[in-house]
Order: sequence, then C-alpha cells, then structure tokens
Amino acid sequence: MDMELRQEQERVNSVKETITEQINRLEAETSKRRMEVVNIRKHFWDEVKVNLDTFDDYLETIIGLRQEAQALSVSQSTHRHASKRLSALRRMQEVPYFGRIDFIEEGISTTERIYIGTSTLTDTSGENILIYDWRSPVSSVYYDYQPGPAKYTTPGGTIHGILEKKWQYLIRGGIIQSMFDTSITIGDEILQQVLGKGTDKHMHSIVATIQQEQNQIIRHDRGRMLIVHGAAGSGKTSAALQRIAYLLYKYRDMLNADQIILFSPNSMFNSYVSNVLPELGEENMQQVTFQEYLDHRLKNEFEVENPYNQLEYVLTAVDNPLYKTRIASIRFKASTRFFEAIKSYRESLESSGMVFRGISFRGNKIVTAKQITDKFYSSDTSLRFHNRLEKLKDWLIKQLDEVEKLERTKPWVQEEIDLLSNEAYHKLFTYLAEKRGFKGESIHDYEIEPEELARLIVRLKLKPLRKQIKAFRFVNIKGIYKQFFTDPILIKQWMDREAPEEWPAICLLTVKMLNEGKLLYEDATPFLLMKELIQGFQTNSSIKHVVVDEAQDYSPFQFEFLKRLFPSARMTVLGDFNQAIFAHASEMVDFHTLSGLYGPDETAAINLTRSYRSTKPIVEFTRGLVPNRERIIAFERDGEKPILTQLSNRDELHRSIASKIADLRKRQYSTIAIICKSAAESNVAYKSLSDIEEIKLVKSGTIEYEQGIVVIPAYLAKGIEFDAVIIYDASAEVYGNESLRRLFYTACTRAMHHLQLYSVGEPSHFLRDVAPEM
Ligand SMILES: Nc1ncnc2c1ncn2[C@@H]1O[C@H](COP(=O)(O)OP(=O)(O)OP(=O)(O)O)[C@@H](O)[C@H]1O
Repeated sequence: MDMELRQEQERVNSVKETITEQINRLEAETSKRRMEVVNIRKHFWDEVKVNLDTFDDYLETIIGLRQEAQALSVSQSTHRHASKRLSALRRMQEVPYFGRIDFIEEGISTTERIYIGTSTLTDTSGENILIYDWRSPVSSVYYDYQPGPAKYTTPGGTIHGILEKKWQYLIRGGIIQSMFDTSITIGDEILQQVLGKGTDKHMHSIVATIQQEQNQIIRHDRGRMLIVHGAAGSGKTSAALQRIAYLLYKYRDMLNADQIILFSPNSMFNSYVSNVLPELGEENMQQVTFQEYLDHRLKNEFEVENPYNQLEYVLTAVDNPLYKTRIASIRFKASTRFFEAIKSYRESLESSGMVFRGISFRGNKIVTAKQITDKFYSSDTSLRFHNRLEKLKDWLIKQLDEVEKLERTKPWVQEEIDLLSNEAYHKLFTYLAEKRGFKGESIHDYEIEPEELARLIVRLKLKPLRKQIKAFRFVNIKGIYKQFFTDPILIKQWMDREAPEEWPAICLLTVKMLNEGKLLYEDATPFLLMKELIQGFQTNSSIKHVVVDEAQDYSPFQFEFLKRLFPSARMTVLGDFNQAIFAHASEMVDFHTLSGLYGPDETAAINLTRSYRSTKPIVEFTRGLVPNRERIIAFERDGEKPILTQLSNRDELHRSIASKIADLRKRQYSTIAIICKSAAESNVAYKSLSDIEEIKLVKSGTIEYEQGIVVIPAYLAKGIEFDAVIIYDASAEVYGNESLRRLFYTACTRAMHHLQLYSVGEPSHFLRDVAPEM
C-alpha cells in the first residue's frame, strides 16, 4: 500500500508540474491579452477616424468603429476565458483530482486509469487526458457503479465495459492525505470525513462524494420538469447546484449562467450558496426570491405583504377573530382552482365587467370612465383582448391630442407664462431656440413666438397624463380584482365547482384589505396574474432553466404563474413536504399537483431518502417527528444523542443556554443557532440572551449569512445548517398545535453535529414518541 501511495503521489507531482507549466503559459498569455485590452481602450479613438462630412465618410467611420469594438470584444472574451481557466488550474494545483476508475472498455483489452477532478487537464501535447472533468460522460461510471459491469452514454452511443476498481483520494495542498479502494473499505470514508467537519458561512461543492441517487438528479436530461422530493439534509440544494454546473458544462456552447435562475427561500440563502458554482469554475446563476420578483412588479401599486409576515400572522395570531377566515383564504388562493377561476374571470371581461378610471385635466373630465367602457365594449371583439386595450389607448391619446389643441388658448396658459420664473423662462427659450436650429451665440437672434410657448406649456402639463395613459393606468386593475370579491355569488360564473364554504367571509376580508390599500401575500400573485392577463403577459424567454428550491413553500398557483412567466424554460423543483411550513401547504403531502404542470410525459420525479447533514442519532430522532419515517435513512455517522432539558422558568432557561453556548464554543463549533418558533419569540430570546458575546439576531431582511451564534426564527433557517442547534423552547405551550409539527421538524433538522432542546414546563407532544436524552 505504501508503495502504491508513493507511486500515486509521484503521479500527483507530475500532474502538478504540468499544471504549473500551463499556469505559466496562461499567465504570460493573459498579461499579453490584458495589455491588448488596455491598449485598444487607450487608443480606441486614435484608430478610428471620425469624419461625418459625407455619407461615405460616415460609413467609413461606422465601419472603423465596429472593427475596433469587435477587436476589443474578442480580446476581452479571450482574456475572460483565460482568467477563468487560470483560476481553475490554480485550484487544481491544490486538489488535482479526487477519484479514479480502472475501466476496461468492451473490445479493448487494456485497463485504462481514469482520474476524475473538477476540470479536464491534458498533457502538453494536448493528446492525453490526465484528468477528466467530473461532468464528462465517462465520469458518470465513478458515481453510478460499484466494481463490475458498467456503462456510460456518450453523444456517439453507449459504451459498455468492466469497472475493475474505484479509488477515492483525499488530496490537500497537492499532497495525498489518504486514498481508498472503495471495493475494500467499508462505508464511505471520505464522505464520513467531509460530513464530520464543521460548517462555515458557505455551502461547498460535493463533486468528490456525489452519491448515486444524487447523480441521477445532476445528470437528468429529459422532459420539461424534474421534481425532486427528499428528506431534510439529503442534498437537494447541493444536487441542484451541481446540476447547474453540469448543464453549463454539457451545453457550454449554447447555455450561459445568465439563462438560469434559482428561486431561493430568502436573501440570506443566496449568500449561503453563492460559493458553490465559483468553486467549480462556473459563474453563478441568477438568484431571486419570489418576494423580490413580486416587489419588483408591484411596487408602484401596492406595498406587498412579505411572506414571513404572513407566516408570522399564521404562527402568532390564532386569537384574532379573522384568523380562520384568513387561513381559508390563504389556502384557496394558493390553489390551481383559483388560478383557473381568475383566468375565466378575465375571459368574462371580454364582454363586460372592465373597470376603468376616467381621465381628468385641471379638474375637468376629458373622458369619463363610462365613456371609456362604452368605447372598449364597442370595439371589434374578434381582436385579442390585449389588442383591444391597445386600440383603446390609441383612442385616448387622440382625445388627449384634441384637448391639447383646445387648451392652448385658455387663459390659464397665459397666466402660467406670466408667472414663469426667469430660470424656467430661460430653459424654455433655449429649448425652443435650439429646436429652431439656433446655436451658440446666434441663440440671441431667436424671437420667441407666444403660440409656440403656449403649445409647449400645454404639452408639458399634459405629459404626465400621456405617460399614464401609455402605461395603461386608465385600466383599474385594483378595481377589477376587487370586483371579483364584491359579491360572493359571482364566483359561480368562473368556477365549475363550489367555492369553499368560507367564501363569503373571504370576500369581505379581501375587500376590506384592498380598501385599506394593503395587498396580502396570498393576493399578490393572483393580483399580478390578473394584471398580466389584462395588460399582456411579460414573459421572459431568455431563461432556459428555472430551479425552485424549497418548492413546498410555493403554491400550485405560483407554479402556474412561473410556467407562464418562463415559457422557454425547463424546471427543476426541489422540496420536502415534511418541511412545508406555510399555511397553504399544510394539506399537501406530495408533489402530485405539480406533475400536472407540464403533464406526465414531460415530468420525472426522483426521491432522495438518505440524509447526510446530521449525525445518525440526530436523524433517528428527527425522523420520529414526522410521518413516513421509513422514507428517511440516516447516513452512518456517529455522534451524541439529542438532549432535552426541562426547566421551570425563563431565568433558568437563559442561564442554561448561556452555559451551553460556552460549552459548545469550547468544542470549537463555529456555527451555533438558537432556533425559535417565530420572529416574535426570537426578539424575546435575543433580548434575554444579549449578554452572550457576539450573539446576533437574524431577521427577514438579513442578507449575509454569518458564522457565530445566531438567534433565528425557524422559517429563516430553512435550507441552512449549523454545527449545533439549540431549540429555544420546545414546550407544549409553544409547540402545542399539531400544525406546527413541520416547523418543529425543520428547526431540528438544521443541526449537523449537536442538537439541544429546552422546554420551559411540559415538553411538546411532538416529543412524546421520540426519546431524546433527558
Ligand atoms: N454527496 C454528498 N457529499 C458530501 N456532502 C453532502 C452530500 N450530499 C449532501 N451533503 C451535505 O449535506 C448537507 C445537506 O445538504 P443540502 O443542504 O443540499 O440538503 P437539502 O436536502 O437541501 O436539505 P434541506 O431540505 O434540509 O434544506 C450539506 O452540508 C451538504 O454539503
């Protein structure tokens, strides 16, 4: 074995030499390129003769400009490419590869040793591959097979063969720390080592230890939709990010990172996962939260409620008299039924029901809402709805033109002119003079004509109105949306089934909130849909792949919306129904509805059962908290059992937490979270524990995920993990309601190595069937 290790280290050394050579060559090249770019930029205008005298001169100037710009762009792109390769090579100097397969291809008698790393490396001749990229076709054998018959697919067909051996290497700083023949070692030694380490503030790539079931997700390449359901900590987010890297590699000629969008649960999560793709030498995809998208689209009309405020209401407002109605409203408005009802309501607006705003100028009506309505419904109904609105807009602009002409001679215009300040007069004068072709000194020769000034004054005054008409502000979307809820009976026209029994109360609540100028989170996507269906859908066809993480938090309504929004995209959704904490999701137990989105032929589903994040004792404890426990399998990693400590009052609790944290700090845990049920509970906990050194409170607006000790509401800890988790108060008083089971599960499953639960008084009934150490 020693001999083998020595030989392998020699190979690593020789590979490192090749890498160094390539780095030196590229460095020289990039610095040459950099100089080129700087030079082109510096002398850009020297190279181009700008002459616009005749048409031919003009043409020559344009051609010259184009050529220089093209040269600049080629040099920039080559420079970018080379820099990217350089950073990949520098990373490979540290860890050139992590795996090896000894493979005999059918029909060829020799065994080929295939070394696998984060990027391809060839020798100086360029003919021999020293390292294969983990995403290359042959590398899939490493992830998919144990020694024995194996195959892999290439663009030219399937290659069969025998996998003789599979090796794992742990190389750091160019030195082999350990290597394992996986057919001899029991258990996954390297995975054990990786998982046993502490966390830091970023998630890391898992290419060296991708598991077979995860590899299926990464390389899946059929249909429009891939649904991944997996236990907490099963590597859904990790697999999704490696999948993005895989797609960027496989389709490198036609796909770039800007064409992929990841919907993430919160802004802090963005910073948490931001390192994975760069670690793999790829650029980050676009990242957005659904809330950010809604804000972007609706901020001019409403202040949209934040999903966490909705959740906070659900968690803390049980005694509110409207609580039951709101929950029913959240659930119904999340459904595909409601989506269809909105669509059918919009269709009914083709023949009646549109709500318009009249247009006034200086207190006088130019066109009344009724006139607009009459005009709209007298238009050609064979036109598409959106085109009818376009025509209506043109008609309104014409009305405005008429008004503009009439207003010019009105006394108010002269009054405005008389009251103009010197500065304003000078501005208008210059504008009109320049328009007439007077320049520089000659400007003083211009004599202003009163009619022209009057015309300008009126045009300026009407400008905002013109802008509003062009932006369809005369369509009262808020009024149209509200109308849906004004009479509970109306819904029968738009639905083929009965509305929920709480519908009349839902209607009252919705109208009340809209009248107060508030758009609740459950109304935000339906409202936006309504707006889009009326004004024309603003789709985004440049996006080719949409990844939705924590998909259980999205309503079927939102998925329908995403499908329409990204018509050219394929979708990967990842979720865990045991972590479905939003009120709309409490009855959903699988992604069944989701498979209807693109239809069964376009949809594939993969289930991940093994949980990697937490130690075995923690997984065995947490899986007892939810149904389907048999579908969650712990990865064999030993550790302490979760501990439950029951205390009689808050003072004791805070003292106990402080001493626990001191103990965890001694054990070198660098990320410790005190997880609370809600933001309200987090605020209380944070105040009481503020003496603990460097303790931080995480709120819904927190952007950066930081190491250290944090107090955090469970719903913001989603998707993230900590070395040690302290459940602030797992008492029956806090977690007495069955509907909080999934939230509680989500909180406990954030722990990697250590889980401590406290309970002030009687523990929650969730803990009755599972037995943490007391
Ligand atoms: N194959 C693997 N090799 C190494 N680490 C892994 C592997 N799979 C998962 N992990 C680790 O397990 C942890 C959990 O992974 P991840 O966050 O992707 O899971 P998840 O399914 O998205 O979890 P959750 O649903 O709870 O948010 C991470 O630390 C990740 O690096």
